[in-house]
Amino acid sequence: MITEVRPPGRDEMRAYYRVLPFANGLPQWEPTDAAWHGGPEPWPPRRRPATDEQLDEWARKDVGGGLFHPVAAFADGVCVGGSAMLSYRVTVPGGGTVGMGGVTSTAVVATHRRRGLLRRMMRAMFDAALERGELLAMLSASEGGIYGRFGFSPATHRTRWELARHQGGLRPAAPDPGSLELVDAAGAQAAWPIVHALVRAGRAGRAGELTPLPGHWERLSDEPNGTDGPPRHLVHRDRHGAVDGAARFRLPWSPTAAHAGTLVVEALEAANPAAYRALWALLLDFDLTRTVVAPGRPRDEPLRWMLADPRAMRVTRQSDNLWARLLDVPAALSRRAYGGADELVFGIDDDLMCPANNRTWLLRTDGVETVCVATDRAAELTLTTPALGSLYFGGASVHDLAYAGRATPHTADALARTARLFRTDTEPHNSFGF
Ligand SMILES: CC(=O)SCCNC(=O)CCNC(=O)[C@H](O)C(C)(C)COP(=O)(O)OP(=O)(O)OC[C@H]1O[C@@H](n2cnc3c(N)ncnc32)[C@H](O)[C@@H]1OP(=O)(O)O
Repeated sequence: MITEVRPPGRDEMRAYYRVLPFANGLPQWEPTDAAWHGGPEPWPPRRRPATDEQLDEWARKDVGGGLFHPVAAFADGVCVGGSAMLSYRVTVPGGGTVGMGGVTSTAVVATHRRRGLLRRMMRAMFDAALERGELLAMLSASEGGIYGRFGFSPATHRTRWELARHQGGLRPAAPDPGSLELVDAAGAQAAWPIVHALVRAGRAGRAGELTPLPGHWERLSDEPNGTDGPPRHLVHRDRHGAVDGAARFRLPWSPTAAHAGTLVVEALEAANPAAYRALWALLLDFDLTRTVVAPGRPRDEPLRWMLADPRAMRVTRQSDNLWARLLDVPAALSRRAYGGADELVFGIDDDLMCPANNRTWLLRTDGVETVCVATDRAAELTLTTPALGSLYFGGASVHDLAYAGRATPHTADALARTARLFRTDTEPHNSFGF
């Protein structure tokens, strides 16, 4: 059997999409994902295999913008595997952005699995991303056991919480000087890009947030989704009328009395505490509801500290969200900000996919300006490639990683200094994925 890994040609796109679970009606997400969902509908929704017309439409939309980079695996000329990278920019600690290749839509047909085709596609995508100047790769993992071997490790997380309406009272605060408005999809499409840009820039920039691809916000609609009902769009403006917050929520219809009166908050972002509080105040006390469910929230939700009863917010699930791996270690590390001035010498020796990273590196920073260069000095600690992916966005403890054998200190203060440099006060978070 002759196997080949390369980008599919335009005339091969139908065959390429056909191998992907979302196109052929197979299960496509972690089986327990229904646990995130607030409504009574089974989740993920059932899908039929896509028609040829749909596949052609996807190809027309995906290919051509220059941001979608598919790769396919062929066996004796037949497409048996596919994956793709999307060119994003992702916010890093300090508020800068770096080019990132987002791995998505990955599958190898059942008859050709465990022969190294994914590994070859991954290597081809890493090489192409480096050529495009993308310094890291990220993905959301269908199963937790697959991607560590390629250097990926959890970098952002998501939390699902629930709150009973009668317990959702907020601590007293000054009246909101701004205003709230329920808008239609067109209003939401105008507001969200503003809010998202403000959030990415605010509080020194929320690490982990992605730059939306063209057409991203146009997908906001007023269309109902089965018994989940239509999305409702809420916009907050400051005292001068400038948009500074937005939320999207649903009021799913329920066939059972137990689930009736649930309000599901699909998205909520605000550029300042007043807008954040005003949006939540309305959603936590919505007439004719009993429970608020928020499925994709940051681990460090400030709302907890605004509640009169902080225990009222019941976390029902936490999970990794985006996984990261650095493709170009020195370039990626010199783009983020750090928690102080220091010099740290660390080694990497396990990167089989990007071997240029296997060096001893000197990271020298004044907290904002940073250089990272190869050095002959002795390493103060050794990091595994996945550990560096988790540390990069500031949301992981290097002490925990050392405890788990993923970071090895060689000097007494190496872990404490690494923690001071890398850890951020605000948790990295991405409000949408890919
Ligand atoms: C980012 C995303 O797109 S997430 C979506 C991922 N896709 C899916 O889950 C769809 C269903 N699964 C599949 O299509 C395939 O099993 C894939 C794509 C996950 C793996 O493709 P394969 O060609 O079998 O992988 P490949 O043979 O290159 O395996 C490389 C290594 O990963 C391991 N591996 C592959 N899949 C899995 C898995 N599901 N669980 C644990 N280990 C795995 C292999 O054992 C191998 O390990 P080794 O290098 O230590 O020998």
